[in-house]
Amino acid sequence: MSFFGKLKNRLFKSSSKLDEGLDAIVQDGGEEAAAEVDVQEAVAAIEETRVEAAEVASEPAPEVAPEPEAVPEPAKEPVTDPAPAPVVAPEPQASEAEEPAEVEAELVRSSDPLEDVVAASPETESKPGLLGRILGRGGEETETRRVLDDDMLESLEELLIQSDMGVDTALRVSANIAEGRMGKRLSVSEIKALLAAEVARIMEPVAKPLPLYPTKPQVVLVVGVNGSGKTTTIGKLASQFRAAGKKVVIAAGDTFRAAAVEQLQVWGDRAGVPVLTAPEGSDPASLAFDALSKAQEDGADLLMIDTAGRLQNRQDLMEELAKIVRVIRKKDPEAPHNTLLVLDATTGQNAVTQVDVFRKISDVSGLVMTKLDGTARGGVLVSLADKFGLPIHAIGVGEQIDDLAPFDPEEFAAALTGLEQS
Ligand SMILES: Nc1nc2c(ncn2[C@@H]2O[C@H](COP(=O)(O)OP(=O)(O)OP(=O)(O)O)[C@@H](O)[C@H]2O)c(=O)[nH]1
Repeated sequence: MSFFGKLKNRLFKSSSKLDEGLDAIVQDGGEEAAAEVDVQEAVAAIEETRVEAAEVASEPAPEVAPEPEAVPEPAKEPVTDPAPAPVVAPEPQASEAEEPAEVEAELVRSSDPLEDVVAASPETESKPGLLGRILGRGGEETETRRVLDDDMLESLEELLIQSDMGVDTALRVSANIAEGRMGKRLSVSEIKALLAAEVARIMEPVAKPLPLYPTKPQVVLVVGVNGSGKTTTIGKLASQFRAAGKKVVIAAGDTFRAAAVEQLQVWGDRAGVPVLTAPEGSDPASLAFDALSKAQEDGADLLMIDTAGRLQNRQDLMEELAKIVRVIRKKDPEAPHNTLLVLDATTGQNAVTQVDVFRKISDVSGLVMTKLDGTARGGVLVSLADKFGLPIHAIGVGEQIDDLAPFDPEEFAAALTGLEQS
């Protein structure tokens, strides 16, 4: 099964919620009618603005930090269970001195895990978009269609709010769908296509792989509330970076809970990556300092530091994170190079609050959204992208080591809205 198919299956709860809602809206007062809106044209127009946005986003950043390096070629085979679509890490990319500092680690996947894992080109706009391909099949002429009026628009807004898109985003998306289409008859599949195109447009600017720097070791601080999936995500990322030829070290910085350390050790073993630990209750900043020293001595490429997630004691957590940063900066003034916030999609709009809070207590540079499989709350990603514009580096779609996917806005939008691919 293609990766899109898997993602769609895993986002089934989100898409079926939208599906059922849209069905109910259109059936309510709808009747068999021919198409009145050229959805292909509308989606093509939205895609065009997306491509423009993507081009602007991919322009080199002006400020120059460390120089980029050539990133090793991804492993040709997944390290573990070959069945799931693998997300492998960095894309090989030669550098030139005057190129921007940052090399984006292209988290790529194979549509068929048995095929070679081919690094995706960042210029995704050069191939026809997924939505375009889906719509290119030609639609059914007569479907149940309902005239788009204020009542229907309101129902659509409500449905999107219920899907965790957040009020502001839901209103904006509905308004964009309605623009120029009031009084026209729309079918469920037409609304889905327009919705998917709008979602993809919002998500495009935030779909950015974890940036890789030539700095060795690159320090990645991982933050998030307890249970959000930090440990699992660190394990998955470690496995993928290792598969791409990177030397990785993990620091078990949640010294407050022995179980958290043990769990991280299990993930480290799975990924084949060393995990540095300290006794329960010891100072996480001191562990982080030792881990950075070790990573430097060993010539590691990446150091991932797990942290505690006790948000209920926000002041303590803030001080703990600030101390970790202060202490590791004694060894590397630029560290941490990334601060990843791990969020649990099943918490819906609560994830928005978490971003707000963690941005206040740490310098969040990007997001990983976990547990998108089996939740009906996938819409929260749209809300996060629209509200904060923080990069979404990857999405967690299961509990296995390979269940971390790069974030692809079109696939996500199509899966979220339940668009059918032939
Ligand atoms: N279905 C699903 N489960 C996930 C995913 N990511 C993590 N989990 C599960 O979520 C639970 C919590 O994950 P952890 O990685 O332990 O979360 P944590 O943030 O480290 O939590 P603490 O150790 O309590 O700080 C575990 O049961 C994981 O298996 C995902 O993408 N999908």
